[in-house]
Amino acid sequence: MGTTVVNVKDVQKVFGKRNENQYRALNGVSFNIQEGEFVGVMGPSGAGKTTLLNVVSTLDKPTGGAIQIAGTDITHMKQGQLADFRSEQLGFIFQDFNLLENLTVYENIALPLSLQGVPSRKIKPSVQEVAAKLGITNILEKYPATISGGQKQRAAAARALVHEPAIILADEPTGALDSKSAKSLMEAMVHLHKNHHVSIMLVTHDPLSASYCDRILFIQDGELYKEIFRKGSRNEFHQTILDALSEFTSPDEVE
Ligand SMILES: Nc1ncnc2c1ncn2[C@@H]1O[C@H](COP(=O)(O)OP(=O)(O)OP(=O)(O)O)[C@@H](O)[C@H]1O
Repeated sequence: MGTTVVNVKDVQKVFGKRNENQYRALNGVSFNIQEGEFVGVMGPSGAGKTTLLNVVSTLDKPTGGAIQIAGTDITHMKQGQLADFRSEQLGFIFQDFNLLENLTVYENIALPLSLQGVPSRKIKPSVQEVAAKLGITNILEKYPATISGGQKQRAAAARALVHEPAIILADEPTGALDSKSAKSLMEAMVHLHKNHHVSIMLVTHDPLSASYCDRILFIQDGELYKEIFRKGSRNEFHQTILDALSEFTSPDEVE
């Protein structure tokens, strides 16, 4: 076994104040992600997937339990420390890309490094390297409004990766893409994970996107319900995921 990148231990998240209507969105979730692992998180709507991603990504605090990322306990950090930690150790990919429209693709990708105060002569080779990995070297001078959804998402993936974070956290990254662009983004993510040992945690409703992962955690009612590992081909894993989904939810809930 390699190095543990994410260690989630008995994490709880209760929304609402004491004596008010409280909602327990996470109820004792524990798991690890190893360096270079590609882990999917699935489950029915309202199961707690986004809540889990938010507490792992330091955007929200758990109400109980502990989370370590790259050996650092993030559950007891102050806001200022968390902001630094997030910008150095985490990479984010969201459904709606979150690219800044008045910056070029190059400038968007460079942003995490610029924000860290890295000098521009050092930024250039990093941006060019990651752009080459994602096959978007030819669009670096373009603005987001002039490129396709698939290209936007590759640019967002490059931005998530440029500062070599401990882990990439992706929330429905293929949700706004057509099936061809979704496939090419997932293939790019697999390439990064296989050839560059990038660790990824992916929340998705989409069984096809999930089939690119090594392992899927199924969350239901705020608890870890089941865990499955990919053994054979991606097609076989796709089928295993569909079977697992049909076990605990009605088909129209899964989308
Ligand atoms: N800020 C909040 N205050 C109160 N309840 C919340 C809050 N955020 C989420 N919840 C509740 O926690 C539960 C889990 O929500 P979460 O968004 O994590 O689910 P999900 O599995 O990501 O769902 P979906 O697949 O629909 O995005 C839901 O019942 C939701 O209503």
